[in-house]
Amino acid sequence: MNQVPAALTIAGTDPSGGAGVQADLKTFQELKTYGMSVITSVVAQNTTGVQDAEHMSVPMIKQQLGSVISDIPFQAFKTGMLANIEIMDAVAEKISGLDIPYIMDPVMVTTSGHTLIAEDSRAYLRKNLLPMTALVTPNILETEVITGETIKTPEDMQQAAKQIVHQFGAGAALVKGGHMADEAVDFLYDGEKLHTFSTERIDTTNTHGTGCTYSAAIAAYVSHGYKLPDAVRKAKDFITAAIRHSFSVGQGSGPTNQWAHRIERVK
Ligand SMILES: Nc1ncnc2c1ncn2[C@@H]1O[C@H](COP(=O)(O)OP(=O)(O)O)[C@@H](O)[C@H]1O
Ligand SMILES: Cc1ncc(COP(=O)(O)OP(=O)(O)O)c(N)n1
Repeated sequence: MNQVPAALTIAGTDPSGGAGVQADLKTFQELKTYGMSVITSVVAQNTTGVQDAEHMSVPMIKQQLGSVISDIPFQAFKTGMLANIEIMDAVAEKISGLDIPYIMDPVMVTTSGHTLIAEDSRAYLRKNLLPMTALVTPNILETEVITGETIKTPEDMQQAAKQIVHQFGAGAALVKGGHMADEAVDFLYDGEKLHTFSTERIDTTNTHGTGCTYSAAIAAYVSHGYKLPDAVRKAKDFITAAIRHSFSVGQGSGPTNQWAHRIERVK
């Protein structure tokens, strides 16, 4: 039998191909993971920002999840844009019995400044979804929302990663420093150890979809059987190459390049 590692993304769309489900599926494919997707919202967006969004109905989201879960085994799944409490609740219900690593990209606000989730659903995410995760991957702003603390320094990031695990019950927390001023340093706290993943900052504005691609790469490596610190280390190499060879397409912040790992021979 031809058994292939498989992963599922539960997220919103990006018709311009840089973020959301489209970025996730490209990443899965590049990393030799069979990719599946459940659409939560259809978003009209491009490199310049978000123009509109329509959310899928709760029954349709549950039905999509049921269709995939009842048919095809997968070894990791991630969530991206979960726009409101009703959608979060539907996803929570359908994934609650799964014994499969859950990687959450707690998408809240895009780089271009558009809010992708309802204000009142942040507390729901923190209380009900975080404890289900194997890993959550907040950027600085999302870390501030989750913890209620201001993040200014690498020490603040490290402290927040620990707080997200110990106080809010996430399996592990990867606090991403893409929006800090200096090097691109991320901290992973897995409940026991703090791991640091650091690269030089690449001078580019083409960072549309970095968080989506990074969390999808982590899910892909987990689906191949890598343990968290190794999966994150490999995904960090993948996203760094993808940013370094990003595409200057569109009139705004261009997308990352999911096949850059081939150029840089990231294994
Ligand atoms: N200019 C950059 N140069 C190198 N790495 C970057 C750059 N911007 C972001 N990253 C990295 O990309 C990943 C995504 O982080 P971040 O941009 O903070 O997330 P998000 O897209 O969710 O806002 C992280 O590993 C971060 O360190
Ligand atoms: C549908 C959808 N989901 C998530 C995002 C946010 O993507 P992210 O990787 O955080 O990068 P930016 O787009 O914020 O640069 C999105 N835009 N759309």
